[in-house]
Amino acid sequence: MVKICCIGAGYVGGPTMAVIALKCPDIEVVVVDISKPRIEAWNSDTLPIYEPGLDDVVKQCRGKNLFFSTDVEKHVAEADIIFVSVNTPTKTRGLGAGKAADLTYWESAARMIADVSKSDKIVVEKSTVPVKTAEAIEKILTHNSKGINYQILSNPEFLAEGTAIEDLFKPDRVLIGGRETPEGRKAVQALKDVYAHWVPEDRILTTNLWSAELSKLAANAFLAQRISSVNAISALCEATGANVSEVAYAVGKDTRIGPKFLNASVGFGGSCFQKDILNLVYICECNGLPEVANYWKQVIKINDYQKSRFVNRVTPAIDVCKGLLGDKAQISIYDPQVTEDQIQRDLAMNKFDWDHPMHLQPTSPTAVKQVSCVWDAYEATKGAHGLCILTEWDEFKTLDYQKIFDNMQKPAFVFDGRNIIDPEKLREIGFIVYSIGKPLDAWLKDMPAVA
Ligand SMILES: NC(=O)c1ccc[n+]([C@@H]2O[C@H](COP(=O)([O-])OP(=O)(O)OC[C@H]3O[C@@H](n4cnc5c(N)ncnc54)[C@H](O)[C@@H]3O)[C@@H](O)[C@H]2O)c1
Ligand SMILES: O=c1ccn([C@@H]2O[C@H](COP(=O)(O)OP(=O)(O)O[C@H]3O[C@H](CO)[C@@H](O)[C@H](O)[C@H]3O)[C@@H](O)[C@H]2O)c(=O)[nH]1
Repeated sequence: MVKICCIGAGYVGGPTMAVIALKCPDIEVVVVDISKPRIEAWNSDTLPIYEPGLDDVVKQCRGKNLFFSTDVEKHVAEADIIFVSVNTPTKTRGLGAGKAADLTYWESAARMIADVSKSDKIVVEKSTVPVKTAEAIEKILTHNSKGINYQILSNPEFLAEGTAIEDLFKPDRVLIGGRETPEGRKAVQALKDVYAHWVPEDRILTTNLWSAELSKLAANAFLAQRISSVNAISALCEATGANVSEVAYAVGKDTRIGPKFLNASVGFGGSCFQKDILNLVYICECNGLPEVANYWKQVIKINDYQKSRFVNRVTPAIDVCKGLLGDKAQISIYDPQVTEDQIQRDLAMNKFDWDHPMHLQPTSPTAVKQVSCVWDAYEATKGAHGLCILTEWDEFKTLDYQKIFDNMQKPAFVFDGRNIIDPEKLREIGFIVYSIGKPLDAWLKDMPAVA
């Protein structure tokens, strides 16, 4: 029986390994992590992450051919294929701080693999890493290899949060990069055989190592670029009376462009786009390509600009609603999936020293005290001057906005950062509405919306 071990029971490691276990009953899969609470959660009824369909998949294979453990060394030693799916955040200190990927977790995993291995291993880069990382990993692994043969493969993950299981069941493509040697090709084939249990052959792409590593960064840069492009156009829509939804639809109808990922928004968030583009920028700079670095940096700059524009749309109305945190507003937050603890942690988080506008910098602990978290959208909006929609949960589309209006102070403002509500319907109720890239209310038209 082929044995797989995955180091890192996070957003990627957990769901990816659960799906491999489900689709490959002939393979034993063990997911290991240094975090005891994370592993305990994976072994409980309350999994550490929320993804539609994940509970079902885990229930079907946990205890059969899917295991979660903190006994990292034992399972690494026993495995034939080791996936490394540890976090690779932006460096906060040292060379490249604020841009480069922090590979300390990856390096310590590689050193541990080298220490405990007694048989040949295929080591798979699942984490998103800078191009050429495999070379450094190879050096660590083979430094004192005791005659063990290691093959490094790059197999980046393309799943998106919220659709992880669907993406894993039916990936657009699976990408496997390896060394172009007989041993390298054999390792690529071994990993291909795993995915071939459920992914059609023509969707499994094989490339050299560096193409696979770079394709992941490039894919995220292209996706984020589309969002920055439509967001840049949204600013022009507001200035001219064009409607960004109509423009995006018309543009996306061109089959060369395509309709997906053209929703104007308050800017992209998520755990990957910003860090991966910054990483790409840093790699370009290190390779003596400042023009290319600046080109991709602009995608982040437009994203910051879009966030600033939104804040500035809200803050003029702060005569009424007294501003966001920076302007000492009281903020009541409702998110159906995020705990108060997590919200407070995110708000107080130390970000890297990058040239973000002041109000996008992390808030001070005093500002965090101005935030309260509630478990009900109606409660969150009670007595408020303004309502900001910043995430796109379906339930926000079907709230009783009349009830919300009745309980807010007047004039009542809605700032829709995700373009999910019908502005006309809300205006009929009596709200003053700002929707990104849509024709403006008379009230907002004369307000400056500079970044
Ligand atoms: N989250 C996503 O949607 C997504 C999608 C595609 C790719 N990625 C990439 O995948 C990688 C993992 O992301 P994630 O979201 O799963 O991160 P995560 O933070 O959710 O999980 C990483 C896990 O690795 C563990 N870990 C760190 N060092 C370890 C070590 N030495 N030994 C054992 N465990 C260790 C941590 O405790 C943590 O539980 C990142 O490179 C990320 O960029 C993420
Ligand atoms: O038209 C759009 C589409 C998305 N977004 C925003 O962009 C961010 C990212 O969204 P999404 O891509 O759905 O989620 P992620 O989980 O960040 O996934 C991205 O990042 C992952 C980590 O690398 C990749 O694996 C995925 O392919 C890639 O989609 C979110 O803030 C969205 O609101 C927009 O503003 N407009």
